[in-house]
Amino acid sequence: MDQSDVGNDIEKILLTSEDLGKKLDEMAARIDEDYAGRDLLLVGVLKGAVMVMADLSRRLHHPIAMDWMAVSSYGSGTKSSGVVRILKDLDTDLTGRNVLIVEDIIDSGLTLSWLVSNLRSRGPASVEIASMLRKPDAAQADVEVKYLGYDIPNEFVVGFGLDYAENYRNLPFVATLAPHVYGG
Ligand SMILES: O=P(O)(O)OC[C@H]1O[C@H](OP(=O)(O)OP(=O)(O)O)[C@H](O)[C@@H]1O
Ligand SMILES: Nc1nc2[nH]cnc2c(=O)[nH]1
Repeated sequence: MDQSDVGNDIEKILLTSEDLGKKLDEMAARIDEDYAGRDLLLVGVLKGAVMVMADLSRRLHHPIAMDWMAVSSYGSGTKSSGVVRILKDLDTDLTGRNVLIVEDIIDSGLTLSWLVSNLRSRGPASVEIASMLRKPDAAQADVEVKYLGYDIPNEFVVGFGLDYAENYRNLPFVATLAPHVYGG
């Protein structure tokens, strides 16, 4: 893709880099406080959570371990298939660990509700969720998120790790795309 075209592809910026940074500061402060004196393993969900993981973990003063999983319920389009597949599993034994799942977005909630029960079955001391975004109007499964950035409208968004057909993940803000991107 020609990067000079990206500006034309953006319809509306929902959250600026400053908005995201402010929430990351708040989340990191709460996590530092809540996990004081306790072991903490951050589990990032590839690929979308890369930006949240990088920016959140660098704000933490708490010593952490980090691992990654790739699970997917999305193809190249914009709708959840509801079928979750493990594309890459953790390298870490979760027995007795305090796990904090780091995500970019909770949309239908199907991915995280599946992931939480999958990780809980591995004998951790605790499993909690930190997600930068959530779409309350899209919920199809109950997901208890302990650290949340922003609730957003039920629109497909890109940026800050979120892609459309693998593009736009590197945008430093969260935005909707112009209809022409989808061939509209
Ligand atoms: O709440 P849900 O409707 O299940 O949607 C949320 C999931 O969708 C996105 O991942 P995606 O499957 O697009 O993969 P990616 O992170 O590699 O882009 C996002 O990172 C979440 O994991
Ligand atoms: N890029 C992107 N991926 C998602 N996965 C679940 N919801 C979304 C969304 O709004 N945008």
